[in-house]
Amino acid sequence: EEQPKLAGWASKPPSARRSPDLRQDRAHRTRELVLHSAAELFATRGFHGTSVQDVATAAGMTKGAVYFHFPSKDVLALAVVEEHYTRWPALLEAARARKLGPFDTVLTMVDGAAEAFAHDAVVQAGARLQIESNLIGLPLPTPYVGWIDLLTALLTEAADQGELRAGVDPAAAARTIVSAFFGMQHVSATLHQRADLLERWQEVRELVLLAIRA
Ligand SMILES: CCC[C@@H]1OCC(CO)=C1C(=O)O
Repeated sequence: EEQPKLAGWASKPPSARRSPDLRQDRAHRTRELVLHSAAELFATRGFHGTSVQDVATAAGMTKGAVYFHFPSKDVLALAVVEEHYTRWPALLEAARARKLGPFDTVLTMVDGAAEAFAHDAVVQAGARLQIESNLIGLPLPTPYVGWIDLLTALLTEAADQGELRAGVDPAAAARTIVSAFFGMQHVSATLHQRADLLERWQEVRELVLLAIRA
């Protein structure tokens, strides 16, 4: 079913949904293969350092096959960024399915984001392409607002339920968590290729998130 629409977060584009038609299903699988091959390259070499030929070679396809799904490198980069945004509603649904309280939902969401940054090339590529957005000839979704809006809503619920330390402003806490998390993953990526990301996340989790819990 439709992923929940969250501010700034794309749900799976219709073309990315599986189809009963075998021919369409094959096209879907090819599209996914190109997308993931591109994500691996964008994540490690960046937009400028990746060519459509590189993506075709990594996917074991011709350049023409790639262009069939994505008419330009810009369109491919935008598709990778949009695909990475679909990861977050899935995390939220998983947290909601566990019927967690609002503060524990925040913890579960950001724990999931840390795992994604550590292991998911599509998320790693999405983050890098947003930073390199000036190189991309298409407008990208506005970054960070989806997370800030969601965490503001959840932390407001947490405050209403007495789960937040007195005097903590939910919106300020949401902005601080997103900034601290994104900065943490960027420092880990720059210094250690994200090898220490989950340990660094535990420090941010303790010093920023647990520090504002009632
Ligand atoms: C706190 C995760 C922030 C999230 O992860 C990568 C990225 C791309 O800019 C994001 C965004 O724009 O929301």
